[in-house]
Amino acid sequence: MAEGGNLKCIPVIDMQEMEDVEQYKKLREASEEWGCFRLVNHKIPASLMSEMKKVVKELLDLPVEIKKRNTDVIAGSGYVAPSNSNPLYEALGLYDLGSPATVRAFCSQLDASPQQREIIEAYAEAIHELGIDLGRKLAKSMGLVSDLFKGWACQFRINKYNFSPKTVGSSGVQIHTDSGFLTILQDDENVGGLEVMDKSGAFVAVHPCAGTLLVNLGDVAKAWSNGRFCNVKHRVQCKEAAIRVSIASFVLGPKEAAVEAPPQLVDSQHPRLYAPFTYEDYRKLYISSKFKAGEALQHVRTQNS
Ligand SMILES: O=C(O)CCC(=O)C(=O)O
Ligand SMILES: [Fe+2]
Repeated sequence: MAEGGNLKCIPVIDMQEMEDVEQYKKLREASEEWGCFRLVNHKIPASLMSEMKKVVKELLDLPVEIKKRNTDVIAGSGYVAPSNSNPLYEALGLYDLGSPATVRAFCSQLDASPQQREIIEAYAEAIHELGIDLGRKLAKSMGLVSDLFKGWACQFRINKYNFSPKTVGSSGVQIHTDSGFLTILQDDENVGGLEVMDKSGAFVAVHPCAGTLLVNLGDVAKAWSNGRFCNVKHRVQCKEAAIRVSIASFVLGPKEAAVEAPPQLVDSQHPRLYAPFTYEDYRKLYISSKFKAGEALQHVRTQNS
């Protein structure tokens, strides 16, 4: 498939200009056309981002016996060792980052030092706050007043790609959509490799941009918006011989309530496309499906779609 490279650019959303109606229009367009945007001028300090990056690198460098203590809290939320299908990829995970108790438990499992804990806790709090703010803004972009993400489950995944001269050209993570509503990604500030698919089906390289964050919308966003938001397909390819580390913070879905499009987004021209479902049930479907590029959503479609 063709690569857009620099010809096509991921939309940029400036968090400091969100008083402006035009910016909400831009946010909605980015969410509908791409399902992905670069977030600039957000409130997470650059120093906290780089400190967190240093801490997660230290955790990923721990001996494998210790990393294995990071067990699943919900399916797939814990340590992922390199495997036959993804030999270059390894990850640690934390569910639920909105809960101080589970953040502490994650730190204890990995023998984090008091200083590392402080940084992880500060980052979790800052990302959580940013997530809530984004939820409100995305709802507003659709003409709704809602604290959309309040009380929702959130998860960290810290990803390491063991890229070397021999692996250039191979896959780091296969094409997929994220299962939840959105992902706030602190991508590697130096090493590229992430590619998102545009509406024409072409992969577009996401170039590193230190200090900024990348937001990807997932399957829950598509269902909640009654099919308007794009659940962006993406993958990571090895482009250069350097270790790549990224921090993905997923805003997944409500802990108990069903995911469903609000009535304002459903009318005779836009009949309801997805039956209400809980995130927990959807996650099981997503994990058990062989293909993870949005196909699991087929199982929750109504006859209107
Ligand atoms: O490492 C990246 O840049 C992307 C990771 C990703 O897609 C994921 O964790 O779902
Ligand atoms: Fe992803």
